[in-house]
Amino acid sequence: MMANVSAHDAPARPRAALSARGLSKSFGNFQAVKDVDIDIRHGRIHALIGPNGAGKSTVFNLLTKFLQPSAGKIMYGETDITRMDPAHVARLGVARSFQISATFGDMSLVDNVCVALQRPNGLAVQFWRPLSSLTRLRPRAMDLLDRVGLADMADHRAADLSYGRKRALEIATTLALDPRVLLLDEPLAGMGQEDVETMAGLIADVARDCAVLMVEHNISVVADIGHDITVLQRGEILSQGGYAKVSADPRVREAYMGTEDDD
Ligand SMILES: Nc1ncnc2c1ncn2[C@@H]1O[C@H](COP(=O)(O)OP(=O)(O)OP(=O)(O)O)[C@@H](O)[C@H]1O
Repeated sequence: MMANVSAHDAPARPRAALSARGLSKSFGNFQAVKDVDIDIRHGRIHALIGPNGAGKSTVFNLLTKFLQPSAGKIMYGETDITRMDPAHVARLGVARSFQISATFGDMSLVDNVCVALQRPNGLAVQFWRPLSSLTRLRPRAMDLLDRVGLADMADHRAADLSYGRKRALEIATTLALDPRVLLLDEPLAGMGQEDVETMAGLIADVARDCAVLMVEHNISVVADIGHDITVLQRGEILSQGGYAKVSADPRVREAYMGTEDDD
């Protein structure tokens, strides 16, 4: 029987591209993440927020398999990835943003993206391939640079970029993996207001063709571009839903402000 879903509702609740159930992680006797359920959906930005030490990075690392869960299940579409290694998961289409240190400062922007395009799984660079063999990748690399607003700087050295532009380059190198799920760990950290706005626009654009999870402290950006929000506190889900719902939740207000009555 067909479900009674309107045309408007259908794209708003696509099936989860990446989901976890009962996700838990202990370090020795300390339980850093407890029983987390999360669904990251195609075409939507899922923001993972919470006070310092809430467990956001641990969840991020569990979902990308850089950490093994103590309990729970992680599904990538119909595939159980709970016990897969990070390289395998990356090959399937789950990409995490790379740190700036992973870009090659002496190389041009376009060569950085070409190198990313020939990575088999986003984790290893094949240094034995001569740079000249990357030339055929240049048109695709230019498209990616254009997408992140860096096409006019394609031949500049990566090391000469401003901080905000390095992060945009990092997004281009991550998009080179053609991910179906993109996980971003504090993509706006350390940026000035102008770069924050550019990057927020870029993330919103990227999310039109994939599922995005971002760990983020900048609540006004989360309010602007986040479709689904999970608030963690002491490793557990405190609240989950759209911004209007979670921001009105007295427990969230208390966690962030120390008192329910503050504005
Ligand atoms: N490898 C580890 N060994 C022991 N404890 C850890 C380890 N990694 C994280 N923790 C602890 O787990 C808890 C959650 O840490 P996590 O880094 O996930 O929090 P977070 O929400 O990302 O914090 P922040 O916003 O400060 O980055 C913290 O109490 C932290 O000290």
